[in-house]
Amino acid sequence: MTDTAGLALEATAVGRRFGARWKAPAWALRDCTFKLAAGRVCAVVGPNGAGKSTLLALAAGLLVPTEGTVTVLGTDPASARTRVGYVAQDKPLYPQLTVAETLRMGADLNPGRWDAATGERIVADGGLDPAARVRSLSGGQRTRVALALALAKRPELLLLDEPMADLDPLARHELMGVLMAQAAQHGTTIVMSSHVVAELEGSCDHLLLIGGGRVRLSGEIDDLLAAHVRVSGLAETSLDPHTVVEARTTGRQLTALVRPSGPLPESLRTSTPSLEELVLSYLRNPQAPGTTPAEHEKAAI
Ligand SMILES: Nc1ncnc2c1ncn2[C@@H]1O[C@H](COP(=O)(O)OP(=O)(O)OP(=O)(O)O)[C@@H](O)[C@H]1O
Repeated sequence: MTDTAGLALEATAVGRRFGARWKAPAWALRDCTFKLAAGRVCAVVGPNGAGKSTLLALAAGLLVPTEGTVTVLGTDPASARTRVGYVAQDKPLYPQLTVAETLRMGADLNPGRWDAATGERIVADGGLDPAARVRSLSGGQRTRVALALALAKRPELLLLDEPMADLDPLARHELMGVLMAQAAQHGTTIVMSSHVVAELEGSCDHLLLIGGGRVRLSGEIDDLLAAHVRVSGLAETSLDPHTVVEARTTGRQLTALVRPSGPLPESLRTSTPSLEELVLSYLRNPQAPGTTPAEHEKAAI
């Protein structure tokens, strides 16, 4: 039996496909294996259609896997639901309710867990009128209400699907600060998908890069950055036997991002990539080999 102690989220050979069987259903996610230790702030990145929302909905218990298992806080996703906060990409709320009624509904649905002060502070910091109807709010203001609901629930695991996408830069900065404070003060595990990699750097400590429905990279960001090197040198320099994620030659000059499997040629100049450089290199090169399921297992310890 797998030891799930200390894990917030674990996926084992998870696959999910959509569509009727007779139409050859397409796999949105396939062979997805990773572990996320409790207390981590995990960035989920990948191109459009990679499977990020599908993965978050599986963890939230809103979808069931076609194959494999998802374990959330040591149990199945449906049983963990009261301990999990989930903000879907389209931030579903009841449009006819006011902001105050929405928060009251959150309190009614989460007896014993609800932190009213947190919910009220988040909406007040955005200057929202508690009497305003949800349908009258802008997209960014609705996001704020959805985050207030999710955070006031005091979840042990917070699943956020592109939470910052429609927020202005100040609101992004402020709400990212609120999320980081939540993680630091309460040990909340946060799993957050985003296309803005630069904003994840410095906030997230774990990376899950999904591409083509599969996990391509999973691990602590510091470890992943340390495992990769940007190199530059003469075009004829051999990069064998190292894993080359991306290589470009301009005239006689070679630049590459590699995952070294030993010492690199001394003639190469080397530097550590930024998180954005690392992610962009993998996104530009969908065939580049990522980390293995065995490495994903080790990365969670
Ligand atoms: N309900 C559904 N019915 C049919 N196909 C679906 C459904 N939900 C997702 N898919 C398909 O599954 C794949 C993964 O979609 P998903 O929404 O998980 O990607 P994503 O990484 O979140 O994309 P984006 O960055 O654009 O939000 C896509 O090919 C999508 O068309």
